[in-house]
Amino acid sequence: MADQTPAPAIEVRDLTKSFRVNGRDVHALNGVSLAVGHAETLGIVGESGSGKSTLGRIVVGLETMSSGEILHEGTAISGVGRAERNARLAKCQMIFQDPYASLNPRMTIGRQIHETLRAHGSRQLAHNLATAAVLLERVGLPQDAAGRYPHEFSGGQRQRIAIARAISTGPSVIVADEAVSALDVSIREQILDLMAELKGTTSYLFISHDMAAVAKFCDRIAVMHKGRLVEQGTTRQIISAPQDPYTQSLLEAVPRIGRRR
Ligand SMILES: Nc1ncnc2c1ncn2[C@@H]1O[C@H](COP(=O)(O)OP(=O)(O)OP(=O)(O)O)[C@@H](O)[C@H]1O
Repeated sequence: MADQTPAPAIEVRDLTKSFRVNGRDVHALNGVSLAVGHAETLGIVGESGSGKSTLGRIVVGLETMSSGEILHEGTAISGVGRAERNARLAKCQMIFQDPYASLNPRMTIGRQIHETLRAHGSRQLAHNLATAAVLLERVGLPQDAAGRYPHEFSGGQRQRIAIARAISTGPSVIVADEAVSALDVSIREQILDLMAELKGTTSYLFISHDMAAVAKFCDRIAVMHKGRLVEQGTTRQIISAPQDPYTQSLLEAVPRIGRRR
């Protein structure tokens, strides 16, 4: 009988990435393989420079890989045509640490959501503009937010806008790169709750230095060190019984989490 297990929402196989910096190669990723299931939340942790953002940027198509393979729903994107590749990448969105930097200061919020939809091939303008208002309401902003500009909003509101824009294409995967790190604690909780509401339909790669947020938000955790994946497992396994010394040292640095061990 054929295998009925659904393919992961996203899978990377043996991913490498080198940057040429001042005449020498920086190996940001060294053979990373991982998969994120449907509606699953995978935390990516590791010290600064371990390759987390590079991995996330490659997954959403903002960066090219040096070698390896990326599969969407079991289909290698290297093997499909440009139109299908774009359609598949539209299903992978990213939320950044600094929403202000990722929003255009001279464009209304509604227009930016519309542009995102247009860039991903949606041509129904009137429908898109109506969608913008609905999306903004869904993330807890007033509908008239669509006609306003980024500087009119607080940091937490701007992150809600970034989330509205990210979910506008109906993504199956969201890469959240330090998405709540810059926010005050109470706002951070609200944004995490908002992201959690989308968990049923969306898979997350949740990149963060904040182990407490990762432990709360993620089903599984992957630990990166110097461009390699050193350990991955369920959140419970990683938090309560880390196997790799590097993971242990990361957790030791977070007393509240470390004490649970
Ligand atoms: N565009 C680039 N050009 C050159 N080197 C880069 C570039 N992007 C990343 N790197 C290098 O690749 C390595 C991995 O960087 P990356 O930003 O992926 O790590 P990170 O784990 O996300 O770090 P942080 O937690 O500080 O964001 C680092 O050595 C970094 O300097």
